[in-house]
Amino acid sequence: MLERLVESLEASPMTKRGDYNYFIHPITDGVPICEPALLREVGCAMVRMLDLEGVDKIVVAEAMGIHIGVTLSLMTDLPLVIVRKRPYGLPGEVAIHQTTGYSKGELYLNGVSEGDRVVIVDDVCSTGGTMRAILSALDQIGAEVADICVVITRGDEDIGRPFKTLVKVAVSESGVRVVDTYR
Ligand SMILES: O=P(O)(O)OC[C@H]1O[C@H](OP(=O)(O)OP(=O)(O)O)[C@H](O)[C@@H]1O
Ligand SMILES: Nc1nc2[nH]cnc2c(=O)[nH]1
Repeated sequence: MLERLVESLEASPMTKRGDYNYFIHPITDGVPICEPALLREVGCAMVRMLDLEGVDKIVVAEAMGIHIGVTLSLMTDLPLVIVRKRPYGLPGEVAIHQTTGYSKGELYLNGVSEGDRVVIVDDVCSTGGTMRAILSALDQIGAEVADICVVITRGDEDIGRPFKTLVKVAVSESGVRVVDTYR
């Protein structure tokens, strides 16, 4: 079921961001090219894994959650909320601080209201910093998180609640090894 994802991940070129071993892959970078069949494979697996009962919106983070969110939105007919790296100053906007393994920045959440039931999807969860920041913003608003699914987990991150992942990888300087696939 996840053959394309597994095969392409294990062929990922590696680079360094400081001390961080960063793999380069179509799903997590849009580079070098994202094949429709890979997106379909990821979208179908996510739709099967996610608990979408009573869900109002899909929440993703800019940038590399967007193509996954669009795929799911088109498959489920659920509206898409993109947590942006740029503020808009609209009423109710929530600013959140994001720390990843190699960067720090601000994220801005618009378009979710108190009582909304959402799912969060993203390309990768590494330190869990991005997911914790989004969960904190949704909590501040009073939205309910029905489920969370990421394509790739690369660490033993703790985001304070259970979440789902399509594959778990071990990353070293020499490359990516898929250690578990969840089907
Ligand atoms: O678990 P974490 O350590 O927080 O890492 C995961 C986050 O890192 C990447 O985003 P990044 O901030 O690099 O931005 P991008 O999507 O624009 O590449 C990725 O898309 C996740 O959102
Ligand atoms: N592309 C990519 N995105 C990431 N986000 C967090 N870790 C990584 C990584 O190793 N590669």
